[in-house]
Amino acid sequence: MSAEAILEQNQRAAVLAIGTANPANCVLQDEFPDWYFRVTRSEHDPKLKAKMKRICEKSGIRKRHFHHTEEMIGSHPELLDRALPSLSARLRITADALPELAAAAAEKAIAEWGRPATDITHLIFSTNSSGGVPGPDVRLAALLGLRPTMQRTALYLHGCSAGAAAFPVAKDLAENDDRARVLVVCAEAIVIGFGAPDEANPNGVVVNSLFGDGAGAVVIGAGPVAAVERPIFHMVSSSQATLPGTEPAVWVRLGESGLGYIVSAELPALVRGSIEKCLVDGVAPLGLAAGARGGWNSLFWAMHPGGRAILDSYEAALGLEPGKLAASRHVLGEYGNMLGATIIFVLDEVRRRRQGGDVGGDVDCEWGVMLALGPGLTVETMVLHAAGSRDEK
Ligand SMILES: CC(C)(COP(=O)(O)OP(=O)(O)OC[C@H]1O[C@@H](n2cnc3c(N)ncnc32)[C@H](O)[C@@H]1OP(=O)(O)O)[C@@H](O)C(=O)NCCC(=O)NCCSC(=O)CC(=O)O
Repeated sequence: MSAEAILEQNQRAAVLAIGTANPANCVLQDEFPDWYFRVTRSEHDPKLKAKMKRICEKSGIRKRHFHHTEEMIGSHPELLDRALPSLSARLRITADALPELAAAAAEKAIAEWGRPATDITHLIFSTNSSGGVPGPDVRLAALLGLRPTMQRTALYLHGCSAGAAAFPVAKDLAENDDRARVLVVCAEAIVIGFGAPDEANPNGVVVNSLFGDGAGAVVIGAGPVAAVERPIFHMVSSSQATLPGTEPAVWVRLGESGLGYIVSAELPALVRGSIEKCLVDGVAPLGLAAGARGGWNSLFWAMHPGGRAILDSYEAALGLEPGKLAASRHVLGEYGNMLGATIIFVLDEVRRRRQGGDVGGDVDCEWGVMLALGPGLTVETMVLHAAGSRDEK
């Protein structure tokens, strides 16, 4: 069925509101190696610090926000010594941090949505930074004043696709009942995996140079919208592909010393070699693939910015014109890679640029693709249609 035909159907879910939030503590990327090596008391290791400086310079990141501060790390020596168990301490810290951060983003989304928080029927909370039940979602629901009869779903440890993985779940819930209004919230506090540099694990230097904290929230609903509701993006179809044999490329694991996150140096090349086929499989049945309707450049893109080199790989593999990934590069620059929360920041930035008319041609693209990679290697894709860009004008 073509994308248009799907869109014509009643009950198509749409993003109705978006909110984002970050912790106040902000570290400029060009000051980060000094900050990190001081905070982790690792000044004795100039070689690794020089490597981190090289990575930070090439990261495309200007600043990042963190819940953890120098004082907090100073009062938790177990976070720096991998020989000491630290998971409980990390989970206690994030148990306090995540609901507040998530609520800050969700309150903005609910305010934009325009209906009372008690009209939310479902909450999907997704994070890599927690592991308990009852989890941060329960406190988040209380902070927001959601109904106790509202349905909660928690997703844990989906890596950088933690946000994108929640969208198809919300879409299905919304399309199953046109009265459903699903609040999706993704929040991350990377103190869950923060640690001192380790010569034996140069990947840790990369992860510590890229990841940051943030929360994103969206309200999703289908069917007839209330007078105050304003659809932003219609969610046309979703697809997920797991690339065979790529399990070692990205993995996330909770252990005694917190969250371990490995990203292979091969990842940018792997993305370059495989992404177009995944996209063709995911969107070609809708008639949106390269070659149709002007190719990949005729779409707008909301790519999760896993790292500068990942975005470069998308551009190279798909032949994207410079500027097509401007929203993703902007979010990477201002906040770093906030794991699952990032994709919601990118959607917000795509929306902002479309409304401001400053996207270098993307305003004219009514169809778009949201995409993020997660451990697996899993490619999460969602075809979007910008509300108001066609017969709704
Ligand atoms: C880290 C970078 C900014 C570095 O930039 P460049 O590649 O241009 O620079 P470069 O080749 O000179 O590399 C700088 C130094 O970093 C090292 N280096 C690079 N990638 C590494 C990795 N994954 N593990 C360990 N070391 C690594 C290089 O060997 C080099 O060391 P030396 O200087 O000693 O020789 C970039 O490679 C990047 O953006 N990589 C992608 C990061 C990533 O995988 N993110 C995805 C997370 S998962 C995710 O978020 C999913 C998703 O994307 O959707």
